[in-house]
Amino acid sequence: MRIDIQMIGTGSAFAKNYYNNNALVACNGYKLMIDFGITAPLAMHRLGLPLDVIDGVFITHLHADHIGGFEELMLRLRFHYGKKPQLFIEGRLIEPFWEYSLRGGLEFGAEERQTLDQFFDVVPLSVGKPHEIVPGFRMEILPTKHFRDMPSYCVILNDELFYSGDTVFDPELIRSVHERNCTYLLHDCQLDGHGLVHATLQELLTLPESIQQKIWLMHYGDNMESYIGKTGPMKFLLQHETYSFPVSAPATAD
Ligand SMILES: O=c1ccn([C@@H]2O[C@@H]3COP(=O)(O)O[C@H]3[C@H]2O)c(=O)[nH]1
Ligand SMILES: [Zn+2]
Ligand SMILES: [Zn+2]
Repeated sequence: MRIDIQMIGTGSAFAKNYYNNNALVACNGYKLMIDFGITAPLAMHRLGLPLDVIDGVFITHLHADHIGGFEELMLRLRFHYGKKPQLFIEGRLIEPFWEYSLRGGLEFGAEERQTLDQFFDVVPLSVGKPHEIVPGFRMEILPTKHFRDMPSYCVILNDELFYSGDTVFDPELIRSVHERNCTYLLHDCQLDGHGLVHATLQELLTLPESIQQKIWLMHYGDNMESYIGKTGPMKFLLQHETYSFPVSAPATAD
């Protein structure tokens, strides 16, 4: 079987040549959006993808390049398409996501109190508890170290494809997913400067070659092209491209 990933964008938070680093994953007939940032509605439009192709959305963390497109997504899906997708979100993020990031635009002035579950079937996720989205398509989240104590999560799909979300360079995390036989590591990458909240290219280049060969770089800045040929065996994911990753069917969920 395969996991197909279309990169809706591959840019860092403030990149202007690239849309926000968000990805549309297709597996076993289900389409899962990973993050939906400020630029995601425009990127989807440019790709000719109507918002109702999305069956579910997973949120890695609450920075706007990962969630800034939700107001439009929620209003259009509910009132234009009449669709209520699933929302996969770590339990601790649910309240701040609704109360701090969305409620002002989605409830203010409404006659009745609005709640997140009017827009989504909310599926709370927990670290260490893999979740079967549909038969044969499984996700598992792990915490990442991103910005101070802000909760943020990476995701492993079908035990084989690791998607970092946003994280500082965390060799222990990378080695652990390598050792549990993840075949593909999609990793955010800051090409220059200090890696205060992201892994830098220089840091990723210190990993053993056997790990670098599995790494696909994403969430990069506007100067990506000047780094082509300077990433060792690591490859860049390209915006709007679809990548088809062969995977094994996951072991049956318990
Ligand atoms: O201490 C800080 C906190 C944040 N930032 C910027 O804000 C951005 C938020 O989205 P991001 O997590 O993709 O990237 C972050 C950085 O670009 C920073 O440079 N230093
Ligand atoms: Zn980001
Ligand atoms: Zn972030």
